[in-house]
Amino acid sequence: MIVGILGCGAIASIILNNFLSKDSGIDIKYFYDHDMEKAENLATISDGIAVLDIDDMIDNVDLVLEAASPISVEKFGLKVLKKGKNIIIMSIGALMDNKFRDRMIEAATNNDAKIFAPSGAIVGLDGIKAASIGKINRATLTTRKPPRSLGKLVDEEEILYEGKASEAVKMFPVNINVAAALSIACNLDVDVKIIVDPKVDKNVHEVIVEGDFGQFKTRTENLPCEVNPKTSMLAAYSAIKLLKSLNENFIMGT
Ligand SMILES: NC(=O)C1=CN([C@@H]2O[C@H](COP(=O)(O)OP(=O)(O)OC[C@H]3O[C@@H](n4cnc5c(N)ncnc54)[C@H](O)[C@@H]3O)[C@@H](O)[C@H]2O)C=CC1
Ligand SMILES: O=C([O-])CC(=O)C(=O)O
Repeated sequence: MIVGILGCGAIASIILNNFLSKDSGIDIKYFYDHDMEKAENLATISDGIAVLDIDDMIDNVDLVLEAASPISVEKFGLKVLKKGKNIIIMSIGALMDNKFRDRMIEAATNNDAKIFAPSGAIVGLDGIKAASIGKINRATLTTRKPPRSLGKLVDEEEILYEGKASEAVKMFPVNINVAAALSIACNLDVDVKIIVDPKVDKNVHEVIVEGDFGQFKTRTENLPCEVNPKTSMLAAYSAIKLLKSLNENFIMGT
């Protein structure tokens, strides 16, 4: 499988490192970033190809892995799918807009392509997928991040946001994609609280879901990526695992 990466930052670097010199059947070959130097850096490490024009990447790959921004999904997502190529989307916040999500799904359906949205930095999506067979009544997300992850300077914990996921992804587009993942999986606009807390050094996500199945609560204490503390290591790992699973014959979990 030939893969192209859209967005050559923290997540892309971790993914690439995991696939270097391993015979996985997955060839991460093309790199695109609006900062060409970043694309060139990753291309150099992996003996790949940095492209100036994203079409030169899309035309030559089986799958595009987006790790850039919600805006990049809006800009290039339909183009990828209309060319019949699969896409893995990290910036899931872009898919909170129901109309855009429907257009993406329609493009995928009409062009025999697939959209993959990894579980990212939260745990519990496996359970939510199973739970969604029944009715899900309520879901909440409380995200607690250190000041450097949220670009804030505070001495005491502070609630930065309390409200629905649909607004949260607009106000914090590169910090709360997990709220979109949760909402889409639950088919609810979930209640979100974002707290900046100088007492924590991890990105902590607590999820509570209630429905016909009963109730569960998950808590993830994520180590932030060194180069981009907004982003948790687990998010990059989830994309790596998803990519690998596309070539596997045994699928574990929902
Ligand atoms: N689903 C999840 O659980 C998570 C999702 N994310 C999201 O994944 C994305 C990537 O995260 P990181 O690698 O940490 O970000 P990063 O900031 O380290 O890297 C993003 C790269 O994409 C490039 N880029 C941004 N917009 C672009 C555009 N419109 N066209 C071309 N290149 C563009 C930037 O120049 C940068 O090199 C972000 O949107 C982030 O919010 C991050 C963590 C968890
Ligand atoms: O990586 C994380 O902890 C969560 C995050 O940034 C996001 O959901 O956008």
